[in-house]
Amino acid sequence: MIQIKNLNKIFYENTKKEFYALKDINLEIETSTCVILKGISGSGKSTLLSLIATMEKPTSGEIIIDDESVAKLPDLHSSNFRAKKLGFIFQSYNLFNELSAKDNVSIPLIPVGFSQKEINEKVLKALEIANISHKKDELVSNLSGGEKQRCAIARAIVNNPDIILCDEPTANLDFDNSIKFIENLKELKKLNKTIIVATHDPIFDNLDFIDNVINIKNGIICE
Ligand SMILES: Nc1ncnc2c1ncn2[C@@H]1O[C@H](COP(=O)(O)OP(=O)(O)OP(=O)(O)O)[C@@H](O)[C@H]1O
Repeated sequence: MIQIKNLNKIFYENTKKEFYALKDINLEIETSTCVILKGISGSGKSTLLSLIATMEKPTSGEIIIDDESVAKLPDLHSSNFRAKKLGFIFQSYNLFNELSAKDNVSIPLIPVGFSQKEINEKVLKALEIANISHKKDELVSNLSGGEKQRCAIARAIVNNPDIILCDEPTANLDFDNSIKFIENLKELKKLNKTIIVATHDPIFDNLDFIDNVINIKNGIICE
């Protein structure tokens, strides 16, 4: 379970420009649920994801993931925590164009110290789950937008994370590829992943496998 308690993120604290990107956020996200974090541009979605991802530290408040307090982990611990627990999917894919799909997907496994055989097995499995194994040897620069996003899904799940964070994952996809992305999410949910999707794309409205929609406005959760 992800528990967020009295979380604040202030930029330019104690200056004239002081700005609350997140204000007194309290949330509980159950394990193996799929949650939509919905809000217009600038509402604080990416900031909240990056705090849950331990990539940034809050100004105050707590984030507890499976009983571990993670909000203020030292950098080395937070990168280990991310490598073990989290997968990320971004709107801009964040892939290396000059590498093949399978080499991109193998990147999160390299620091972990698996053998080449183990890496190959895990990469192939992730590519299969994301429906992109047929393009495994293709350079990412030659993939379509939808194929790039499926490659990014494979990279996000290759370390078998419990939690998958998606930041505007359909922003660069057309309608058909957005639907395929949603089918992929549904499959990941069946694998008992906890999934948080930050989005303002109405395509995520009223999907049967979504457990909760959290609305955020000006850094505040609105019910
Ligand atoms: N490093 C920073 N320094 C100052 N202000 C920031 C910083 N990061 C984000 N902000 C501000 O915090 C607010 C929330 O930003 P955030 O990126 O979380 O919004 P968002 O809901 O994800 O928007 P989008 O949908 O456009 O990505 C914005 O007003 C943004 O300008």
